[in-house]
Amino acid sequence: MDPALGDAAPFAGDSGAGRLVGTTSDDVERAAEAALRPKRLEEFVGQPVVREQLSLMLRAAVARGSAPDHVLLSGPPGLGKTTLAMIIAAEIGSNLRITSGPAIQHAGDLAAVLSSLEEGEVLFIDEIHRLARPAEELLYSAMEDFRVDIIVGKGPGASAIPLALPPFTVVGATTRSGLLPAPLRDRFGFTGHMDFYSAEELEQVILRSSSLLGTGIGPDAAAEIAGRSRGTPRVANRLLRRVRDWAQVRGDGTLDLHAAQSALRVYEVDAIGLDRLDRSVLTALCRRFGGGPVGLTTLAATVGEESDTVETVAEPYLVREGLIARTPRGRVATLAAWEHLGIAPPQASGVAARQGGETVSTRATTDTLFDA
Ligand SMILES: Nc1ncnc2c1ncn2[C@@H]1O[C@H](COP(=O)(O)OP(=O)(O)OP(=O)(O)O)[C@@H](O)[C@H]1O
Repeated sequence: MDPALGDAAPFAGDSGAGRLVGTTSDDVERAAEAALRPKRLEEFVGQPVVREQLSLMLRAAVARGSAPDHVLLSGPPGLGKTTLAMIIAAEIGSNLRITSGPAIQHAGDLAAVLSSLEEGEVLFIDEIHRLARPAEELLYSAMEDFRVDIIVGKGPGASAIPLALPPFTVVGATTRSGLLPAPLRDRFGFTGHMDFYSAEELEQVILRSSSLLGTGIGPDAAAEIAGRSRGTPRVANRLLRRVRDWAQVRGDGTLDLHAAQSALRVYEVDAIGLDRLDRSVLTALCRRFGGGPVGLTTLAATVGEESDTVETVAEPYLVREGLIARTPRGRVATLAAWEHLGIAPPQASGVAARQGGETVSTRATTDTLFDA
């Protein structure tokens, strides 16, 4: 467990953890990340809109001496939601309690957490969209009225004992805000949408992290790593650590452009941040299915992965980079995908592709797999 997370409940749903450019992290990674987390809002790089909005809200709450409104942070993994939750607690000088949706199986689990909160504490609920329904309903009254009804007994003889809670602030994090029921979403006074970081912002993250790690880094090496970091600080920090390893073992310890390029070649992270899984999905889509459309299940089986892994780990970045498109009939490779792989698209090879028959007949087969 990450000591910086205190009594954090275990995090679930880390598909893709351990993958160099994966955006989720495991326990070992979390320990490494803890040292690099910005502690205050002014150290937090990027997300200028969310930062300014939060700063205003927190300063006003501190000035009034009251708990800030509940905060919902939404956005893909690794963009700094947990970090911001920690910063919120630090900015208001309060304690942070951490749990997650999957860790709360029953309403009673949540009631136990809520009833142990002290006045003004911040309760961080990661993956809040995965809370069990009864727990979610209990959270409604806790967030709105600072009260929970503890149900005693079962059946007709059951009774509800109201329990008053001290004012506190929920910070919810979700990678799937669309899955959050409206009554829950409405109880947050502030919602911050986290966006992918620009290359310049990631360079700043890398420069800051390398100085915390005690290793200097050349600006061109920082730019090289930033360009391959999928708009995600977690990936940037992870690639930085691998470049540092390379420099230590195979180089002279200097984190320069040569070290960055060599390390990322060893770890098979290409010029736009794709790794082996991303490339095998793209290659299967183009070579085996003539660019699609092909259903997710078929595509995943072809690359020997679970559909869920392809959908949540590889696909978001491939879609974002405009390499594949999701259509109602399945996944389709864009022109950029063919260009990235360095192979000619069927239109360009035209007659040959059609005369070969393979592309056409493959399309006919996959057209029937509408599992997009
Ligand atoms: N704005 C930022 N500036 C500097 N470092 C950052 C920033 N955002 C995130 N990081 C770094 O990236 C790592 C991942 O951040 P964090 O754990 O907060 O992401 P997350 O959005 O909560 O991810 P998940 O949804 O998987 O829990 C941390 O080590 C943190 O130091």
